[in-house]
Amino acid sequence: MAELDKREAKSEIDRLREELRYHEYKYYVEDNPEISDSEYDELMNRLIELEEEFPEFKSEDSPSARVGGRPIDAFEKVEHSQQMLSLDNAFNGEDLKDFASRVEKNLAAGTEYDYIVEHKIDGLALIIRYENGSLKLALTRGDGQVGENVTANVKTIAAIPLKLNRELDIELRGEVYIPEDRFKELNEKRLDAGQEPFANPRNAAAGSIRQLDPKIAAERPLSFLAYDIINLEAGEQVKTHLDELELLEEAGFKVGWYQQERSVERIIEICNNWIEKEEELNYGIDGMVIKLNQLELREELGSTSKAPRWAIAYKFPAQQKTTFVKDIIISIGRTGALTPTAILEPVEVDGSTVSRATLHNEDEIRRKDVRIGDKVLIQKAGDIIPEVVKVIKDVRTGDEQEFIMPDSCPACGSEVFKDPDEAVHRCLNVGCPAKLREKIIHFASRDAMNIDGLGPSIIDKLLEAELISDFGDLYYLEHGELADLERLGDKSAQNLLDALKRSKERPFDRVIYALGIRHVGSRTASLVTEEFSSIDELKDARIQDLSAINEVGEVIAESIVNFFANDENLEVINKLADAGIKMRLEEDKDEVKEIFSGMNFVLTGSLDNYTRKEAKEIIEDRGGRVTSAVSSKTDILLVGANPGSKLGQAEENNVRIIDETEFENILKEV
Ligand SMILES: NC(=O)c1ccc[n+]([C@@H]2O[C@H](COP(=O)([O-])OP(=O)(O)OC[C@H]3O[C@@H](n4cnc5c(N)ncnc54)[C@H](O)[C@@H]3O)[C@@H](O)[C@H]2O)c1
Ligand SMILES: [Zn+2]
Repeated sequence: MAELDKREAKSEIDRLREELRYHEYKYYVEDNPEISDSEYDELMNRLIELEEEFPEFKSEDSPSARVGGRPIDAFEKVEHSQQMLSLDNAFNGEDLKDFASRVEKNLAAGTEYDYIVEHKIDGLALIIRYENGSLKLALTRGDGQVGENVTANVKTIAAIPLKLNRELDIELRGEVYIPEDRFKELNEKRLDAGQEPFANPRNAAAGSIRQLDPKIAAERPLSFLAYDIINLEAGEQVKTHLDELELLEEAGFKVGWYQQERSVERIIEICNNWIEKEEELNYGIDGMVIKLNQLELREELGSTSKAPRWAIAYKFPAQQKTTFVKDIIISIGRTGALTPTAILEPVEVDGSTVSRATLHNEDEIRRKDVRIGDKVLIQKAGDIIPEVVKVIKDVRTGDEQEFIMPDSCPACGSEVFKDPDEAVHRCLNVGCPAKLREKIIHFASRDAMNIDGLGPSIIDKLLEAELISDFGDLYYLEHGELADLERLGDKSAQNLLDALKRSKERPFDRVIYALGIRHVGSRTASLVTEEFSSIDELKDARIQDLSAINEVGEVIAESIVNFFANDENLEVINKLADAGIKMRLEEDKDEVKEIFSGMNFVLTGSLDNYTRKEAKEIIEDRGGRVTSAVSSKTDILLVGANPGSKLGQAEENNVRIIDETEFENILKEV
């Protein structure tokens, strides 16, 4: 950034402060932000930078020096017994190291201490006061000095005891949140009712707690995790944060996952591990909080006007950003579904550039009211295709254009149909080139036939040159015609032929998956081929036979029967069979004994020698099942390093817990 002179700096600082105040109002008062948290953080960081560089412009009422938002008038305002601060942020490992060395420097040499690492729950802070074990008062943080009295609403939350297990005088702090799955449901309901969806669970929790009518709060799926004790009656032996968490649990609160740790390197590792494992939790986290464990030492460090010096929030990479919709186009899937896709002004989200987001279907576009030209909040979650969370309607100019679903297929021109029971529009033309292309892409994909080097661009060339008209033709391609394809050449042609040859080794269940039968994913394919172990048996299977298979319902069964009733499909299958593709299950599958037959597994943490997927395959090959959540039906929990909350749940449910070594020993025994 170019150096600013004083005047420029002052006006930039003023502009940033004004902008931040505006967004704080939207966020804290209206619970309806116009920019993503990471964009807000960027503005804030820029302001802090400038204020450091030009300390003469520092000010007590700058957003950088203040906590949260002003309480709204609708609620009784109550002064906090102690100032309720925010947390300083770390965005990477370096920031965490800086924090740790500041702590080290400010404590007397040789002082013994360690940290507690916790989840940063994506919700709203609540301060709750109990007298003699009875809930007396619940406040929001407000501006840190004064909070809003939301006791009536808080009493509707089942996870917050009205009476503690012990008759304590205690004031505590925790996070009210909405579980992830319930958050999705809540937003869907709001969209259906023509209301604006919430940008994130935090805004949803805040919007629910700050309802004037407790009935509305009661209907919202709110929950609560406690994480700090603020005041405690004299005589309780609480010296560390660990003691606090234990006391909170004893009193009847849920507390989130936590771990005691001394080394910063290890803490960084723990934090980064949780970025991957976040989806295992039933509460949303937007980072981790690292707190000095020894309460006495916290007092030595003290705090700034905004945040304590003994704690820091490590923020996960942003998953949300705002951008503009440049256009809405239609892409056609292998089942003929027309999927509207938003073409976006490219933005960086979590390290990669996002230029498209799925809009799912026409109903979804109507519900979210997405128009061409709109400013939108988009979100990336794991490997999932980015999606539009909501439209920022306040900034509409009136020039935005509504999207109209075409009534003919953009690829082949045939009429488009919509089943009244379904949200999607479909092109039903069996010869539609767009569908064909997607089918071949699926056929060649990793979990299907895994044909190395056969990507979309080569498939396009093959189709253009009319060398193939279905995926059965792939196995009859000749070296000469391939090498002649635009820019392919001898070597690549040979590589492709080799890859095709290798793909003939794929087992029968993967062949069935590769056929792209609607509703038949890889798991269904393997279930079905266990019962119907050759193509001839499968062809003759009736709906009632198929739906008798566990986990195979009517819809899947019907889809399979319809597939084999179609002559064109049978013709392709014949081509594949003639080319030597496996059309029956091979015996060698039975060589592994079904030692886990009928057993339900849950996995948590990371294993040294297997990926999740590999471990799952090993278990399933041996007759076991892997589910994602611990329940009373779970037989075994396989634990790796840095396990999630499932470990605790398994202990509660008396589930057998094994580690990787034990797992390998069991495999070796047989
Ligand atoms: N999008 C916008 O327009 C906008 C506007 C204002 C603020 N914001 C967001 O809000 C943030 C500032 O909010 P903030 O002051 O609440 O700070 P924060 O979210 O950065 O961190 C402090 C909060 O973390 C929560 N928390 C969760 N788990 C915790 C745990 N285990 N221990 C302690 N605290 C825990 C508490 O509610 C606490 O108040 C900004 O960084 C920004 O991301 C966004
Ligand atoms: Zn078509």
